[in-house]
Amino acid sequence: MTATDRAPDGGTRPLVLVTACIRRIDATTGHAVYEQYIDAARDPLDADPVILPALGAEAFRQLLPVVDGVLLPGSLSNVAPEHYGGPPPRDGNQADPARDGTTLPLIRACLDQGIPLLAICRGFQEMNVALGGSLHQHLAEVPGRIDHEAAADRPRATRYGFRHVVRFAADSWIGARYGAAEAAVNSLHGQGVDRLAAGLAVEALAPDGTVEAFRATGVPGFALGVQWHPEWQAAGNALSRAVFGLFGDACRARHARRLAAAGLEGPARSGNSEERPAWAMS
Ligand SMILES: N[C@@H](CCC(=O)NCCCC(=O)O)C(=O)O
Repeated sequence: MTATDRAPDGGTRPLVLVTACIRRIDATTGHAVYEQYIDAARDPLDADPVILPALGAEAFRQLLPVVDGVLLPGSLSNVAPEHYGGPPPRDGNQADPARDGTTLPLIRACLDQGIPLLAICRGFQEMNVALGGSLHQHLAEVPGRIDHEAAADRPRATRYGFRHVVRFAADSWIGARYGAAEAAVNSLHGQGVDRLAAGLAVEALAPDGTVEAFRATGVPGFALGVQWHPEWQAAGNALSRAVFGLFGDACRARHARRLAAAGLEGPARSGNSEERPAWAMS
């Protein structure tokens, strides 16, 4: 795929890296991404997704100049507590050191280089850790918190059903784009933000005070994280369209700049270009 490949309407789509996890596949392991993230990268994001293997920082360094955004998906595995000074995990913890070794430096590189970033669930937790924050390893055991984890043995459609509301901060990008003070979200996480990293501004909170969304401040580009799963049946959900709409605007803006810098003809696909991107207004 190159930057000049045409989308059906004659424009070109942004290229978006989607980071892989190490997963058991048949009798071996593979670098894999749930299909729902690839689907959402097509609609509503309207990008061309490229799966990034969990091979560490060297594997993505030369790709970053030619991508327009990075999407960090959720996963059943947890960020290793050694990355945030937490106690050793309990027995049964699912780890993915190869993913940690890829996404943590990738997040820092995106923020340094102004590459648009959308971080979902595990990705959201990674973003907090990459910037110096810490996690609760068992959120349901923290006094005053509800259980945010949907039981793994339930059917998928039930697990991804709405579980609680989130309330948007007064200056929230997501709230402004969505056009309401609150929204219902799904919830599939056992861990959660403990210490919020400096440089992250809260976008939304659950009723029990759990941080549900944040954005990076003081960085050259767009970086947003959500603890819920906007990629689930994204095209039909107004909140998901708001989240992917914000990310898409940032990816399309970078895509247009890349094409112009390379002397390539646009038009980059405009998406919601009538509005100035929220990240450009802060
Ligand atoms: N493992 C972490 C992150 C939660 C997360 O990303 N969940 C996605 C689950 C995907 C699925 O089961 O379909 C935590 O537990 O907090």
